[in-house]
Amino acid sequence: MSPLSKLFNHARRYRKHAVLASVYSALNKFFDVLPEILIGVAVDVVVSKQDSFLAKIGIADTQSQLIWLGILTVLIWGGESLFQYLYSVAWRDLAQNLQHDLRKEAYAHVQRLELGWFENRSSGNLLSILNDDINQMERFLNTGANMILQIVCSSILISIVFFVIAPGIAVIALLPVPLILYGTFWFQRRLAPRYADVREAAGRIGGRLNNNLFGIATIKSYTAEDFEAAHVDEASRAYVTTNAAAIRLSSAITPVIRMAVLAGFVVTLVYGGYLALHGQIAVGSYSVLVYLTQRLLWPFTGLAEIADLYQRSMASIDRVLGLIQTPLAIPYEGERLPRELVKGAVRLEQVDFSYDGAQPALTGVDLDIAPGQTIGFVGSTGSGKSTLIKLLLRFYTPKSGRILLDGHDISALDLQDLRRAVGYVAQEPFLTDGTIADNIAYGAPSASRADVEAAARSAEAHEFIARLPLGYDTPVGERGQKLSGGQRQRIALARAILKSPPILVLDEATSAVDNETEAAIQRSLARVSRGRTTLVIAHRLSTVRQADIIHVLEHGRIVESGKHDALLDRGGIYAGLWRLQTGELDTAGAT
Ligand SMILES: Nc1ncnc2c1ncn2[C@@H]1O[C@H](COP(=O)(O)OP(=O)(O)OP(=O)(O)O)[C@@H](O)[C@H]1O
Repeated sequence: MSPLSKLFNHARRYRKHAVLASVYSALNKFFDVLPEILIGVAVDVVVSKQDSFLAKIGIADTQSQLIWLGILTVLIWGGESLFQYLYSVAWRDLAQNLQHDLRKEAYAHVQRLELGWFENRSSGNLLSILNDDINQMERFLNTGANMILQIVCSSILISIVFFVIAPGIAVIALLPVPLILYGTFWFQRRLAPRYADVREAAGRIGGRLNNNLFGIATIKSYTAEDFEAAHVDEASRAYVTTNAAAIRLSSAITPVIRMAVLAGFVVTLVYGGYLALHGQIAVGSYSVLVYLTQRLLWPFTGLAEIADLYQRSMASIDRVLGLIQTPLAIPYEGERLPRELVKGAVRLEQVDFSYDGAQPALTGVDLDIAPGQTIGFVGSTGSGKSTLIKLLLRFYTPKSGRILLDGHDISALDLQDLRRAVGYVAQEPFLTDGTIADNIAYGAPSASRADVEAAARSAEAHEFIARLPLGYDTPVGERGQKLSGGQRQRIALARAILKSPPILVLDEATSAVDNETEAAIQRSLARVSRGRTTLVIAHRLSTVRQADIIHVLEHGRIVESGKHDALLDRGGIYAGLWRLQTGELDTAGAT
């Protein structure tokens, strides 16, 4: 299926709109062709006088013939202008609505794609699809669709007039048309892959720019400005090179078509002149024919521009529709489980998982967490703690084994119901570009200022917020970059507390705050976590000391489990870590 038919298929609801716009384009072309015929009629009036075409249809007086010519001219030009206005508005409206719909739809779909999909793509490239490519399509619909239609209409209309006046010349004048069309398609087919490359190159520039702007502080601190500028230069140069290949080809179309047009025009001029000289066609008809050949064939030179615009847009439409049609690996729909009914029992049965299919991230994990329990997860970096949480949120699907929430296999649950039941504070929390209050109430727009403040107090964030000149209305900047790491963490924690979920998940949620603040957060968390299942990942063991059970992970396996004291008594990995963190080892080593 060509990208254009895919687009029409996709935009079925705009069919009526497209038909109307096409009708306006056709009518505009109809009125546009008529003045040439009027020229013929005018010549006919002054040359043939009482024997003219107008005299034959009842306007005998030459004076009246001229007045009628004037009236007709005004009407025709009026009609042409009216339909030009109408088609222009209709096509642009269509382009606007369609690009809006496509952007909306593409973004909504992208949001639903699973995390693993994003990890294998550059977000800059995605941005370029959602923005640039959709704009390309708009450009084509704004002008290109009308141009194609008008060439078709004018060819048909002018051919009809031609055949009526001088069928012999018509055949000759039309001879170059198949050649022109074949030539255009030939070029166009070769343009398609070049424009696909151009769009890829544009995506790579987007990726590079996005990456660099995101890491601007690192670029500066490593004085890598020149290095990164060279990277952008390279990506931009690749875009220029791929574009140049397309431009060279598309620029060749017009000269080739012009030669074909020239052949048709010369034949009409010479052969038509010969017929007029020998009285086989009237002088008026001859002048109309010469004008019409020009009008018939000349627009074909515009095909180059159209083919170019068309191929550029089709490459873009392919990318946009490709995005929209990407299947979801993790479906959203499933068995409903309203949050109010969730008790918070979590069970993992022999869960295996690997990100790349080769290196295992979790192996044979079994967990049985009763509602309301507080569970700690510790272990060396890369041991699989965050992965466990990501599987619980169904960001990824286990390779084998099951995860159950209140006895329901989460793979069968409605994805949003599952995630509504979990308050998740990620290791590197994301703050959105709004105020502190907006961020705490993220996902809970109906929360009152009092709710926001109470959550902030529980997260030990109220004090620092109250000290800011704008308090809760302080803008946090893009990704919260105007706040410190510890402040961002506390806002993210307040956000999860405000959500008041049956399951609270804290992945290193207090790693960036000082010991004193952490101790205060611990005290309020003890209150907040009452009555809800709380899963806490921490490197600082004091964070999980009070947990009902602590699991120690190593290389994706749970290697120790138990309460703090029991684990210390056991004298295993946990006990070793504890000694290291509390300085007992140093003391022991010193003595
Ligand atoms: N998106 C990913 N794609 C591929 N591999 C990943 C991905 N995320 C994590 N890993 C790998 O999976 C393993 C477990 O990572 P995970 O983030 O679960 O560790 P962690 O115990 O939370 O570590 P940390 O304490 O450093 O946060 C690591 O080896 C890591 O490199």
